[in-house]
Amino acid sequence: MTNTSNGTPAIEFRDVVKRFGDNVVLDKLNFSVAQGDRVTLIGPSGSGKTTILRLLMTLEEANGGLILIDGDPYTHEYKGDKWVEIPEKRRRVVRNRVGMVFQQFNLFPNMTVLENIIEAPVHVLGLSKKDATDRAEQLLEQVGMPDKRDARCTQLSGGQQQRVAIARALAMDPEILLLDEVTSALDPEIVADVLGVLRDIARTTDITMLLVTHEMQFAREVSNRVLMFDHGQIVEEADPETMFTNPKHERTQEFLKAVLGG
Ligand SMILES: Nc1ncnc2c1ncn2[C@@H]1O[C@H](COP(=O)(O)OP(=O)(O)OP(=O)(O)O)[C@@H](O)[C@H]1O
Repeated sequence: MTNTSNGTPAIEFRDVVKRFGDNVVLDKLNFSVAQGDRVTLIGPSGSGKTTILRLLMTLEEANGGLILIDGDPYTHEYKGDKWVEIPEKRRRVVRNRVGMVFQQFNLFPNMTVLENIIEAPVHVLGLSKKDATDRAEQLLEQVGMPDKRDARCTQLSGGQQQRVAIARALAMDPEILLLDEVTSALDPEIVADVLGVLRDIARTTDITMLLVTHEMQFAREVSNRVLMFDHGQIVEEADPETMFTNPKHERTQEFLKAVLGG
């Protein structure tokens, strides 16, 4: 899907509140991601990075504020001064513009690679099986696994499963791709393969990307903007080069020292 660069952010959080019981994870969070931007979220464990991605996938519900995709309210909207839920049918239309790749791949283990990739395009988007299969084959080529079409996911290595998960997310033709620690569960020697695939996607498409990663090299190569989170708030934002070599905020300096060592 082609992003239309009309100045409307691809993603916008307005005063978003998220609580788990008494734990206020996001307290009126505001930020936006421009169309085609590649933004990395960094910050200490528990600062709310994954929660942001899960809110965008509607895997969690916000307790207040607005989340907008291309200017459309996503899960709730204000009617007068009332904060009301958006009906499921309207929500789904917006939801289909967003794809996510998870740390633990989340593939259907009993399906083949091809079945995993075409499942949502056929059942959610209503594509014909033939069209979905043609597209899946192109994507398998793109992620470097053209020969694994009929393999069961349980027969694949972690790196291969993650590449299938990336192909599956792209098969929905998302405008926005969310990547949550996609290399954390992988052995170090195969991390480079997965990063290579994502670097290629970043280079050859205009998909808006929002990623959470502890791989600073990856953040540097793929993203053009880094947001440092602490306690559910953005404490600093900069381009990767500036953020990683010359962080201004004390919390960023401490965090990067802990992550990068030295
Ligand atoms: N389903 C849940 N139920 C209760 N608390 C939750 C739930 N999900 C997240 N939390 C809490 O919300 C806070 C933010 O968690 P989140 O996973 O977003 O942080 P994070 O910045 O992604 O951390 P990490 O880098 O460790 O993945 C944490 O205090 C966490 O314990």
